[in-house]
Amino acid sequence: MRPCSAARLGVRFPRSLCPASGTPSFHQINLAYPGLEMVRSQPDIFLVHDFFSATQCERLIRKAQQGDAMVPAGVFSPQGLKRSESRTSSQCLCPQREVPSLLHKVVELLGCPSRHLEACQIIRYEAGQFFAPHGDFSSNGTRSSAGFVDCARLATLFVYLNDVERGGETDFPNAAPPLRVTPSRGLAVVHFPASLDYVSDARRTRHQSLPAVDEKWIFATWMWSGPRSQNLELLRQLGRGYSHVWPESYDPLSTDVALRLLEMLLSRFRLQPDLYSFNLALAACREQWTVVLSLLTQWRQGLLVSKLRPDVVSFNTALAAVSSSGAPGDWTCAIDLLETMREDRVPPDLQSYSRALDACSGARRWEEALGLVQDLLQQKLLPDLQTVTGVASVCSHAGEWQLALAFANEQRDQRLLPDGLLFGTLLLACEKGLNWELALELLADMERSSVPLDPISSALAIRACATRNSWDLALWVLAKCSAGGDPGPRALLAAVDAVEAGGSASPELFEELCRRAAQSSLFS
Ligand SMILES: O=C(O)CCC(=O)C(=O)O
Ligand SMILES: [Fe+2]
Repeated sequence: MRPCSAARLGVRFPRSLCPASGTPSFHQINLAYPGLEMVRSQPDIFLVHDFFSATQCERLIRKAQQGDAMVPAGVFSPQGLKRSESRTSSQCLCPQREVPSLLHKVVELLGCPSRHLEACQIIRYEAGQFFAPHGDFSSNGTRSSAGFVDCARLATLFVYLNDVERGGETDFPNAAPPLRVTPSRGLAVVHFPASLDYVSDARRTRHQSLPAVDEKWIFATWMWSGPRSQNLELLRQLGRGYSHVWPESYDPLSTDVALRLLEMLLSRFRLQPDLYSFNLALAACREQWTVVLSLLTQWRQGLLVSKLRPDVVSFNTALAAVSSSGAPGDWTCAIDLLETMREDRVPPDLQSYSRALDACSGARRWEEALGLVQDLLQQKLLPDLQTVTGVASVCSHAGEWQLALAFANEQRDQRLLPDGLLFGTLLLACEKGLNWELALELLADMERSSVPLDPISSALAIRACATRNSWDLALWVLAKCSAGGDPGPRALLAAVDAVEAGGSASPELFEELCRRAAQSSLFS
């Protein structure tokens, strides 16, 4: 770390003016944070390069790009959103519980409990958008719409999520000398809008985001002097429609509640406070993924028990709870949990990857899932049948159908016996790759391996063969699938599609197929 002001190197000042110099004291962040660099003093401004990794930054951007998450900056009123004139960017919330490993970094750097942090935001500036000069101070005595009562904002942290070549610098014109920070991916900036006695330092810390030329993304949060209120009714009143006060945007259990819950679970099941029992207690809450996550997060931070640390079973319980929740953001959370495991030196195992893959597949985040597959392959873990099927499915959906087939072949060389589900997934890969020849080979392979064609793999086989663009092959496969009786409505509908797309079949044949499909649907 570079040299810094006496106030920061020396004693921690009480919440009053420093008697010697008359300068107010500010919140003290963790000066031992790796890579911390003090670039200005009075007002103090810190940077941390690579605070978030490239993949974390990219993931946050992709998360924000999902659906219509981004909302223009503005003020809510009974008439709706009134756009802000001083800030023209858009933002979305990034709930704390969906990014436990990032939150951990923020808490470590700022040296504060997560309950002192305002809901994290992901902010985008498109060409021409800006944030006019302002201070981040939010005053004492007020009831902030962010859910803090009688508190002040003491620290601001933002992290640039992408490299920006032109425009979008953060400008601190009153710093001595003035400072202009060029956004670069993963770079964190920390400054202090108010002193510990709640006096605004808006003049010295005045800053702006210069108009963007290239697109700019940041992640931002603000640290307050006290914890966010836990009074739900009050939060809803204060929030006036802003979602950033909703409990869903935060870690849902306070430490007190988490401790009480844990004690209750341990006594209910007559368990000792050891690792095994803690894991059983977590598993007992698995239907409530936010509870599991909250317990795990607090356990990791040493708030629930000092000596025991979560192990791979604990993390896998959380991953299973998250991936079976189907909640929005579950995939972000699952990938984040894997990162947390690595940070805590708890290497993810096959089950960890499998659950995270489930979460990404469920959310149709194929690119992220493919990234996990690549990690998994590097770990040289010997996958089981379920994981191989999951991987093949991800590869097919992510457009890497050759990889799906090659990977499954490799695993067969390791004596893995495929079942109908894996064959079905590989047939899907053939369909995606428009490779009907390979689909026929797989069908022959299924026969040799005595794996019966179930209704789903029958439909997939027909669809894969229909990519030849002539219906005769699809009908030949249909006949094969019908050998054991009704092939099921999906297979018949796939054949109807193939015949319709192929064009030249007789109307009688087409009608006959439609009739069979309707009948099969009726009885299935
Ligand atoms: O986007 C930036 O560079 C600064 C953002 C900022 O000042 C804020 O969010 O309060
Ligand atoms: Fe600001």
